[in-house]
Amino acid sequence: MNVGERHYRTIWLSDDKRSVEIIDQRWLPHEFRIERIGTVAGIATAIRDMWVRGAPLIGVTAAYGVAIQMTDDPSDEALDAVWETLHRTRPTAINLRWALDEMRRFLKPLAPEQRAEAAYRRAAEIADEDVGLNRAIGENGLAIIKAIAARKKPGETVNILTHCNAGWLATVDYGTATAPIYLATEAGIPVHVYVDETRPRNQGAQLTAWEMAGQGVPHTLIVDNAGGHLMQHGDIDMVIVGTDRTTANGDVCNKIGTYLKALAAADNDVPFYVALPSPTIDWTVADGLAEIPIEERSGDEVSLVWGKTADGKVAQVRVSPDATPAANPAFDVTPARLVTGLITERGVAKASREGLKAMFPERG
Ligand SMILES: CSC[C@H]1O[C@H](OP(=O)(O)O)[C@H](O)[C@@H]1O
Repeated sequence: MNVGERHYRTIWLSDDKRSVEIIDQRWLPHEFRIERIGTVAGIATAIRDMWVRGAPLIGVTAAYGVAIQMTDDPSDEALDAVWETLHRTRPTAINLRWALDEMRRFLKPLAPEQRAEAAYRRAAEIADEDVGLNRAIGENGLAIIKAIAARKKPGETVNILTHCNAGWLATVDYGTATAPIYLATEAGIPVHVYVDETRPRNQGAQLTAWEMAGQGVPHTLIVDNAGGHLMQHGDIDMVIVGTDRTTANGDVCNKIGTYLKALAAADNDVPFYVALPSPTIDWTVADGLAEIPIEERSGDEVSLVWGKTADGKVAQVRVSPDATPAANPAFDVTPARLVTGLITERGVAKASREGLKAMFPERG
């Protein structure tokens, strides 16, 4: 998307045609920093420490990590080793495993001397594919927003709640949950977005709010606990979120707090949509609650908060007593029964095994 007058993706190949450059999201919205990464260890750190985050972007970053490894050592052993190194950086987003599996599938049959060039080519294709998938998700989600707008008085605003950041910063471009919002804004449909701050890392307050402001989308930041209240008072027309892993049965694993929004939406008859590209579907898993590994991150992310001080410095402050332990499960699972529809690149699927098989019959 555009940052000021210049178009950016979240990740791109450096001029040296070996390393990649990324937007280091840890510093947004206060500083826009670009980092160049040229080693597998650097790629692993960037994923694990959330310089880059968001399921699709994690996958693309890992794909480039494999390409960097093939430049250093294109052997089968090195290909397996980089798979292991990057796979263990974050356990929940399935796009990471999907991208690593795809790169290994694509490279294994090739002679080692062909692998580096082929790896960069395939990583670039995966990045371009992500952009295309998200555009298509945007078109399919736009139809839902248009239908909601048609039921309101002419010119009345469509109020959308989103949780965490499933925006262009979570992907290569456009985002998943934000793609329909961006297309609706471009189409002149009056939309307004309630942005969940999304504790503890505040991806909403720091990233989604920055995205909305940058793209001129009217938005209001709210605390995570306000969404149910707004739904009870008829202030939310739809919820749209992203996902890190959706099961073959339609269970949705997403940022912690998503489940609570789905419960409030169900209790108030607010449609609850999940936007996802098909690489985010884990066809090997049925029961999300029982089978999806939930990342436990450091309790320091709960106890310490990043912000900008009065003199403009970005700093961390402690919000709890020094000795207070903190738990930090990073994701939760929303059962399919609470999901109105899955907005995929092919259309809106029912959140069920039948619904997904109908949309992706080749996965039967
Ligand atoms: C389009 S995937 C976005 C998804 O990823 C986020 O998690 P994290 O910031 O920890 O990588 C969050 O669950 C978003 O919905």
